[in-house]
Amino acid sequence: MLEHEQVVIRTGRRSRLPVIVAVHSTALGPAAGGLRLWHYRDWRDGLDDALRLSSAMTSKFAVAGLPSGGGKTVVALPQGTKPDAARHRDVLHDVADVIASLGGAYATGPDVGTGPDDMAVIGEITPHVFCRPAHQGGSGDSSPHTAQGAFAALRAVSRRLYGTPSLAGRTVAVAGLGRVGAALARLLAAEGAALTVTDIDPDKRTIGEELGAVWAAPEKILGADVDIVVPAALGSVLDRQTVADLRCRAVVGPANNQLATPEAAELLHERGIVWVPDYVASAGGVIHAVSVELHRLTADEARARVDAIERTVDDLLDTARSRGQSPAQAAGELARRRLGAASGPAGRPVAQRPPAQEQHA
Ligand SMILES: NC(=O)c1ccc[n+]([C@@H]2O[C@H](COP(=O)([O-])OP(=O)(O)OC[C@H]3O[C@@H](n4cnc5c(N)ncnc54)[C@H](O)[C@@H]3O)[C@@H](O)[C@H]2O)c1
Ligand SMILES: CC(C)[C@H](N)C(=O)O
Repeated sequence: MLEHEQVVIRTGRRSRLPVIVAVHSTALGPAAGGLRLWHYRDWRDGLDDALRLSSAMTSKFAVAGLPSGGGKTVVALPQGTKPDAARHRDVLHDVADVIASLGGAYATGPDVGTGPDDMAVIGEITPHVFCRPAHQGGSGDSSPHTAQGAFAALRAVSRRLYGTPSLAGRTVAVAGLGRVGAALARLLAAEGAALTVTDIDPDKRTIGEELGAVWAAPEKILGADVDIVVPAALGSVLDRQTVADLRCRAVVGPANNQLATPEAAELLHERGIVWVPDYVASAGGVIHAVSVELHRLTADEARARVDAIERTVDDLLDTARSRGQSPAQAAGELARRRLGAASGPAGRPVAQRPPAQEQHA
């Protein structure tokens, strides 16, 4: 059964590419979620991605205690193609048309393949967009804040496993050195972690060299002999086989939708490997954007909210342990409880309701 409120699939009139906007839930407020511009074997794979990613955004906002709902946009690029600048602009305007037609039920932001400048182009057609550059009234690039939030989650896990939040001296494998992965790797290196890194883009080797990191082949990184693995690329990387091959004590990272199937979370738990649900560890970017753009918080206040992910993960791990659950079960219950408690009409303005970084029961 379709659990989404609405899914729009439209062939862009300019680009002729499939634009997929999935609004999973507006129970907590108007939906928000990024625009992914990525290659797919078939556009239906992009649809699957949009359905799963938008559902994760609902959980992300619920656990973060923010009054927004979950949505996502995917534009499925055919394999082996790269739009030139004019076509890229056409794609963004096609996306903007679909978002405008939703009348405020959903706003988009950056994700894989898009950034603040792309949001500015979407903003030429619809105001329902966040993370435009600061000089254009937006909160700017979300990726440093996503990295900061994932770093906060890593501190909580480190405290749990090693008795200290410091990552100094920990061996950490970072899979994916895009905008978020590179920023997170830099935070970890600055803290004194020993890094192993990878990316499918060989140009990213220079980042590894700059950080004194060991470079691993992309297909080997999950099985690296390290303390913590940090997924920071695309999703569906954790399945029965990759979980069996893990040699780390924790998997914590900003990549969305890390589980290939939900059972992978329980397999991790059975192996005694701490997995922080991606929708918890990756929330820093949207927490920052919503805090600055909707709640008009200062930079310091927004930063404090992002850093509060450390406390959220502390509480989640405590709750899971006391109930004999996996962190995934505990986070899922928390999200469902907050969604169930939402009583107002869908679509109410986010800014009218203050966020509550409430603690776990
Ligand atoms: N940008 C944000 O603020 C934000 C917020 C929350 C979650 N996320 C998630 O974080 C992840 C990274 O996002 P980003 O904004 O850094 O995207 P990005 O496009 O800047 O980077 C993605 C990187 O992953 C690499 N990659 C792709 N497949 C790979 C593989 N199999 N092995 C190794 N590297 C691979 C790409 O070459 C690229 O360098 C995504 O899952 C995204 O949904 C991003
Ligand atoms: C910036 C935000 C929408 C981000 N892409 C996320 O998944 O949380």
